[in-house]
Amino acid sequence: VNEFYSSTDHMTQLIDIKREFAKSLGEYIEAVESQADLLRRALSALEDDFEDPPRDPEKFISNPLAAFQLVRKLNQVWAAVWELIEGRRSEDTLASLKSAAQTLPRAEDVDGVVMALVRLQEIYRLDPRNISLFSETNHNVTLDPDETFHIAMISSLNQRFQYAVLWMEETLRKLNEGEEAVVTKEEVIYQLASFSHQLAVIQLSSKQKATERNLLHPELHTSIIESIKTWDWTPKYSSTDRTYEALCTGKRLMMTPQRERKLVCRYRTGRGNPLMMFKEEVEWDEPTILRYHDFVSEGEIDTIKTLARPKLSRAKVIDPVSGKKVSAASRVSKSAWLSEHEDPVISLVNRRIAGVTGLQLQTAEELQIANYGIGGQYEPHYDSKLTNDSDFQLRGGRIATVLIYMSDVDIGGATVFPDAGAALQPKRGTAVLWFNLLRNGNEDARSLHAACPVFVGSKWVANKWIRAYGQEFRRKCSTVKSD
Ligand SMILES: O=C(O)CCC(=O)C(=O)O
Ligand SMILES: [Fe+2]
Repeated sequence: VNEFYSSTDHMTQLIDIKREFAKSLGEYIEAVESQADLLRRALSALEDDFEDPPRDPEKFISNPLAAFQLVRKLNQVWAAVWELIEGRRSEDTLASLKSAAQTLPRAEDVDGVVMALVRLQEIYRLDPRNISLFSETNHNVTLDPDETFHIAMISSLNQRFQYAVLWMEETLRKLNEGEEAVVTKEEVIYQLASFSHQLAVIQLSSKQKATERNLLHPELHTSIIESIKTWDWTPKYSSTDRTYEALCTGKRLMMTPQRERKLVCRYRTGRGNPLMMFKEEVEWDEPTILRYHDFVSEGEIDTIKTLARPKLSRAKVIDPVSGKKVSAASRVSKSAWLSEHEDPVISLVNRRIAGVTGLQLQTAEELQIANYGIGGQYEPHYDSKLTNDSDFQLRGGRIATVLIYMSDVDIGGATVFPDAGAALQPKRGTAVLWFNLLRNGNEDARSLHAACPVFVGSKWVANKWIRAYGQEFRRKCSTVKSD
């Protein structure tokens, strides 16, 4: 089954899918209508007869012309009805309609897009009005009250009552302005009251003050407390951590003027290959994060995307409880691995990575390509932690990450380091490099990083994770602090 929302590249297909589906639906309707015409003609032929029922049926039927007419008519009706029952006329069009329907998004996609919207609202502090204002400059999309109602209901099912209330209020506003809708004002007011109530209960019960809780109607309180027990209370990093939000909106934190002076731009030869020249920019000093401009060409980007596209599948995370790979809202993207044997461009990029870092890639992972979805993100994590035990034994930890940006992102999608205060904006063709492990092999706490939700645009990246084994004599470059 296709999942659309986790990759914007995949989402673009929906425009073609919509056109294709409309076409086959139109053909099906045509077939059904021509069938209905046939049936209508048959019916009216029958009714003609009944208009003037013969007074003496036996005499009437003994007239061979009348007999012929009656038999012929009834036979035609039989043929028309039989054709309908067998479905011969619409069979082909129905089959193609069915296969076109296979490609349509499912309810999970609608939920996925709504939850992405909520995530964007959390991080970029948007209420329904702001989001609509934004869309006025971008294709002028406006939602009707039934659509905003749907968003509110899905938000509440996911326990995001704050946003459920905002969207329900927006629905009410639209209805009050006289917009047409299927949903009634009564329903909206009822849901609004229920969401507000649940929000109040959550706020009260999180403070654990019994006296305040008792202010609520006891029966209602017990039933809500019962339902709360089944909720997922895992803290939503994004909504609690202001640093993450600030960084995602493009602010750099903790930077001082003295430190700022160290952030320079220069031409330099590769650490591993002195024949290669790179445009290096020091993006951050503690820890060192370097950016290389014009690291991959437009043509290389096109080739990489074309190779990756058919292989993209939902990126997984390791479930801490079961240890199994699962899809999660903390990582919304599709990814694919590309081996250097697949195309000369991949081995060329790999050689360039070896050339710039001075590290050997024998133990490195293959190039991972990722395309993010709407609101696509990757919550704060350490790359060094993302390997399983046996793999870790074999190649060591992820000593360094090279992240290649293969697109600009209009709004959102920065790579941020909450501990260090750095925010890197994706810039097409550039690559960034940082170390996840210290010289002594321990994890560098400052390497915690995240991919902020993509608000507008399609974000494509390529990751190269370089492993510790084999680097003993190579690490490390002069600009990277020895620590
Ligand atoms: O896409 C980004 O900006 C960062 C991705 C990342 O951290 C990862 O895939 O491990
Ligand atoms: Fe990462």
